Amino acid sequence: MDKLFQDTQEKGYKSGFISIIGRPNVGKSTFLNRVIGQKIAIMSDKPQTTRNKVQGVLTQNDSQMIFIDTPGIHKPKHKLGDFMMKVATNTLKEVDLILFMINATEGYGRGDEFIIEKLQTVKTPVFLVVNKIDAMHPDELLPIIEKYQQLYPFAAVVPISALEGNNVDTLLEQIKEHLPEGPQFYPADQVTDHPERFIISELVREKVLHLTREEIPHSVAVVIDSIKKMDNSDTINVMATIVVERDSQKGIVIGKQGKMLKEVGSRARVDIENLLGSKVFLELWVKVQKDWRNKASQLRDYGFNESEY
Ligand SMILES: Nc1nc2c(ncn2[C@@H]2O[C@H](COP(=O)(O)OP(=O)(O)OP(=O)(O)O)[C@@H](O)[C@H]2O)c(=O)[nH]1
Repeated sequence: MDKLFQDTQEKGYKSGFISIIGRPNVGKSTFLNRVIGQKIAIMSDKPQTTRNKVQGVLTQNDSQMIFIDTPGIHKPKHKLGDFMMKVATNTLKEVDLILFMINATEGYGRGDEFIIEKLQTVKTPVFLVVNKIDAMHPDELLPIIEKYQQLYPFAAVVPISALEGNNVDTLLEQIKEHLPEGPQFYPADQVTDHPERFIISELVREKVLHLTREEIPHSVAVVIDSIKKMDNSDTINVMATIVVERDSQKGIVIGKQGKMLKEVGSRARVDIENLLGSKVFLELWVKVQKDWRNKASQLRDYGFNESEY
């Protein structure tokens, strides 16, 4: 159970979820392939039954960046249900950082307008990543950046060429600076993950936050330890650990005679069964891991305006 956390006790380890958004063809996949390398895989061919896809995980000595896709935010022309739109916007609120990627060789368009409108409702820091700078004259860059900066207070603006690699390392450094201190969520050799794993952890986390209201901070983490089909049955066994910061919080999450944990489990199980389309046996554990949040994320919880740093 402690496996995923064993390397992350030392201070200063940074980790977090990064959503890459942008119009089609701006170069999101090219960027990810460059960052994560050839091993990256398309993880699910299920059309948007899931809310987020982990697209790639970059593990370094001092950090882990988990890049996720936010379905629903890229395709403003499609008729999106309220639900998908809400899910997409909620995801943007929950990640640690948003990369809004644009194509420097194209002008500002309707798709960008749609995305910027959604960004107005989130407090998560947003980087403007201006891609394809190799395909333009440097003099053309500044007016584009200025145009976007008038529309949104970006936490950073980073011009790159995902294709040729220019400035990609600088972008990664800046991302790292903006991530909170946190655990290594995935094993170091894992570059991708089944989207279900992330969704399941989010479903459990949602129930914890919902049922405990203000008593448990939003940065509670849920780690999925295993998802296995049980022998000789259609039931899927899911083991997950809820990570809190203090013993008192552990008490709250477990509840009197385990009542709270049981309620979290039974509510989460229903959702997970819907997600996976089969019967689920859910085993939950609670673990205290002191102070894995750093100051930045605590400030965020108290409403610090992140566009200012
Ligand atoms: N010149 C140039 N072309 C690039 C760069 N990055 C991506 N491209 C090209 O732009 C096209 C689209 O790139 P993708 O990475 O597929 O874009 P995407 O945003 O993932 O596209 P969707 O999956 O449709 O959202 C491809 O032909 C890439 O080769 C870049 O930095 N410079």
